[in-house]
Amino acid sequence: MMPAPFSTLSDFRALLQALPRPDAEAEAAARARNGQLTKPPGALGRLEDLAIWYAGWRGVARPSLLRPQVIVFAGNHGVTARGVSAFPAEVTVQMVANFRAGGAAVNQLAKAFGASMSVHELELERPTADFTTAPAMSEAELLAALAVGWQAVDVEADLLVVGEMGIGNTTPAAAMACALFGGTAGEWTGRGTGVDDAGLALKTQVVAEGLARHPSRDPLEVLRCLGGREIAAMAGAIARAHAERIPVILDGFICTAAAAVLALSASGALDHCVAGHASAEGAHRALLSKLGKAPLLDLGLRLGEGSGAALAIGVLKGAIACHSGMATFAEAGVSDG
Ligand SMILES: O=C(O)c1ccc[n+]([C@@H]2O[C@H](COP(=O)([O-])O)[C@@H](O)[C@H]2O)c1
Ligand SMILES: Cc1cc2nc[nH]c2cc1C
Repeated sequence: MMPAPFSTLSDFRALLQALPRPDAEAEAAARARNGQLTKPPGALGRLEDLAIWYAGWRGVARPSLLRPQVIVFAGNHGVTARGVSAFPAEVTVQMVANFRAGGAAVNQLAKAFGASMSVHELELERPTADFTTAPAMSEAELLAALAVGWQAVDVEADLLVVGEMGIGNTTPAAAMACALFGGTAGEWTGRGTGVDDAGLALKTQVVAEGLARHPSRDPLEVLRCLGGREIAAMAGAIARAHAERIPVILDGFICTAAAAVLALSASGALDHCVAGHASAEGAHRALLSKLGKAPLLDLGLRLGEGSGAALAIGVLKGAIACHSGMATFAEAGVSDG
């Protein structure tokens, strides 16, 4: 495998500035085709926009979606020592075994929608530093995690879902969201796996401490100081997908926080992404709205693992099946009003 095309953060920053745009010709042709299909204009709602968006990124006016890829990245967090999760940190490695054995929710959803699935664990025995006392990662550690994500993407895939597993990771995600978009720790901190009121108060305090300790608001510095390895890997994978013109479905709060780093690093960096769902994690909707992304599904999920995004593969497949498979008015001999 070729090494990742960056060895410093400034390489990675430069790469983000040079990401490709969708194919305007394919997009225009898909829009024209959409206007001829046997339905009242706009009657397929957002499915129409989704199909046209997908056609533009794939560079094909009448595309198919045959090779979706789901990647789950796992990481551990030093900040769990502060008691910010309802579950113990060992659950991360135990769930990795469950993903490998095919027993997690995301395994079932990937299978149900015909996606391949892989799991990448990032140094689980070496958690990030507790961000209330030190930067979560060194620059070298951040670069290594970005590279894991970059390399994990199958360039033959035609859709990417990135998910995560990391006990404690709603705490870094909240801290990152607050650092990137402002507001108070309280506005961005939620219950994660289900902390009680006292747990939520403590977690909010921990997020506030992290923000005070790490004043840089540069997006990649925010990721390094307040983030985590699986969060960085998701950012690396989302950027790689953009470089390869592979559309991405974003998952929940943690995945969206990873994506937000890219959005604030380079304009248009998330144009190849749609939001799969609105998580029940308190601040996810606010984060999506900062990114200008409207969720496809709203089912009360708050699992992570890429599960909500995997479920939304079905929506996108439906959109593309209609767009590419329907007859035009002329073909079907239907009067077009
Ligand atoms: O995707 C989400 O919006 C989401 C919301 C709440 C929890 N999670 C998952 O739960 C874990 C983080 O929760 P916590 O309470 O340990 O910070 C992590 O493994 C995530 O995949 C995920
Ligand atoms: C059991 C369990 C499964 C998960 N999947 C993603 N985050 C999770 C957190 C827990 C606790």
